[in-house]
Amino acid sequence: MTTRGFTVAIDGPAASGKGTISRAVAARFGFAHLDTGLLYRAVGAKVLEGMDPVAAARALRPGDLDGDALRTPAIAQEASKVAALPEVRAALKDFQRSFAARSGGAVLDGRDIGTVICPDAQVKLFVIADAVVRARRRFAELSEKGIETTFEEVLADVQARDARDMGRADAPLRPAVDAVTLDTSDMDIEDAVAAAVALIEAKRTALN
Ligand SMILES: Nc1ncnc2c1ncn2[C@@H]1O[C@H](COP(=O)(O)OP(=O)(O)OP(=O)(O)O)[C@@H](O)[C@H]1O
Ligand SMILES: Nc1ccn([C@@H]2O[C@H](COP(=O)(O)O)[C@@H](O)[C@H]2O)c(=O)n1
Repeated sequence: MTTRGFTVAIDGPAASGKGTISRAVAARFGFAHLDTGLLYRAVGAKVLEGMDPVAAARALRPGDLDGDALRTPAIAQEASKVAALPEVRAALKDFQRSFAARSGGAVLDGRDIGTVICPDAQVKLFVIADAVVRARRRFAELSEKGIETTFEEVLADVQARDARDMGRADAPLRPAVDAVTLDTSDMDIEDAVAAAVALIEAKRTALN
């Protein structure tokens, strides 16, 4: 069974579980994984330090993608603001497409992977969950990390980002026409990952 050029695109709103599913799927199939949200978060972080967003996107290096440092609510909000700028999105496109084209298979998660970055991906998943459920999960995660916030703030952050991501003109958040939607509101992580794995297995079998 070949995985050369096999791409899995996983999109969805904030804190829907895209990253969790993507990491598990990548480990299960031996695919490389790119969390494309980190690119926008890294640009957002540079803007909060005073840099111009387009210059920051053009100057971005893999060493800037320090996941843990970038996972703060303030950086998430700034990321969704810079993500609405077409020049920022254009500057980040080639890197994502090169990553997707690597041999051995790749899984990319984000907002526009199935629609813009990898429209030919073999598997497209659109992961959703009720906003209150997502905020509860994210609040628990942030609390565990010692980041001080409230459930209400996290819910407002999730809703504001969703509205910005769905409402922008360039590459808005929406499912690709050929994406399979996975609602994880009533699923635990194990079930959500199992559903994604089953979908990928079925597609790989059909292609071989
Ligand atoms: N099915 C699930 N059941 C319970 N908790 C989950 C589930 N899926 C994900 N989580 C938890 O919810 C939180 C958000 O998940 P994750 O980081 O994977 O979302 P995301 O869509 O990648 O978020 P973001 O868009 O902000 O990068 C994490 O703490 C994760 O462990
Ligand atoms: N393909 C993508 C990925 C992310 N964004 C924007 O970045 C913000 C942060 O992303 P997370 O996945 O880390 O939450 C997100 O709110 C989007 O605005 C994007 O536009 N396209």
